[in-house]
Amino acid sequence: MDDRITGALRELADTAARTADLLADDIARAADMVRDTVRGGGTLFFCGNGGSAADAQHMATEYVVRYRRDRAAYPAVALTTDTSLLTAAGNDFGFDHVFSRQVEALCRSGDLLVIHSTSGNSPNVLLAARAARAKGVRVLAFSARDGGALRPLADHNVIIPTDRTDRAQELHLCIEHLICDMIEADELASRPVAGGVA
Ligand SMILES: O=C(CO)[C@@H](O)[C@H](O)[C@H](O)[C@H](O)COP(=O)(O)O
Ligand SMILES: [Zn+2]
Repeated sequence: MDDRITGALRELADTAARTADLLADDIARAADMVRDTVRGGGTLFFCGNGGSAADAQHMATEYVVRYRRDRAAYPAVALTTDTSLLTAAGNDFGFDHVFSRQVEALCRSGDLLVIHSTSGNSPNVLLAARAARAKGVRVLAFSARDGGALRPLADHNVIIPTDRTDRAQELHLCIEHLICDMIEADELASRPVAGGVA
């Protein structure tokens, strides 16, 4: 047997167990922020780089389309997908501005900006958080290590207890799926005939 396989899976399980022990309340509060946004008619905006850009697209799709249940569509947008916009903002203003320009254009009070950054130090997500704060838009940050420079810019942080970028991403997605599952279940319980295909 290749020890790398069991080692990697056990390490992920250990990180998940520490996350469960340390962050259950933080995750519940993050779910409250998402639920408040959906119930208040706000839009969920997601951003991040690399694997976290994939997380942003993945989760926005989950909320708009479906996760585990057929139900009404929830407004959600990934700020990582429009190559015309990303290249123009990057080319004209610089890559640090690719998310903040969209926050300036699209986000409104009552919306929620969800940022995924394992370092918490990527300049473009820091500028996005600052742009959101300037517009009175709440910021929910998923990060790791010490939360980075993003930590004080966010209204709430979920900081995975690991120094590994990959493990942090894996737990971010696991927690985001969990939150989406909670929102779907709660919304269907409170609004069982909410429209759409539900
Ligand atoms: O997916 C991975 C590594 O697992 C990479 O693409 C990773 O997301 C990139 O290096 C990002 O640029 C890292 O940014 P951040 O998480 O520190 O904000
Ligand atoms: Zn998914």
